Amino acid sequence: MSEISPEEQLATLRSSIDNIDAALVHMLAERFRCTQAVGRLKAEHDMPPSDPAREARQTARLRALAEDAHLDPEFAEKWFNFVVAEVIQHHNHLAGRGE
Ligand SMILES: O=C(O)C(=O)C[C@]1(C(=O)O)C=C[C@@H](O)C=C1
Repeated sequence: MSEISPEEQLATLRSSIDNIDAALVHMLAERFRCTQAVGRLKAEHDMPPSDPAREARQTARLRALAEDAHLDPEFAEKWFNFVVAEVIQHHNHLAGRGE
């Protein structure tokens, strides 16, 4: 009678998901703190908001990491593109481009 019920298993798994989601929020907040500093630097020195070569290098790197970690590389790339699109909007805003 020591079997763990499905409800208990679900609650345990959800507790780990809660921790992971919290870590992701903190990591994203830290990433955006860095990219805001990058955006200010770029705006101050008239550098273009986007850097397609850097994005291509990072995409290749993240796809390889995803494969190693058994995460769908397509998903990793989609996630990266989603975040970078938001970052570029912030950079444009900081540069007064309002795009
Ligand atoms: O590294 C930069 O130059 C950034 O502006 C950061 C970042 C990113 O979020 O990773 C965003 C936009 C650029 O196109 C490339 C990378």
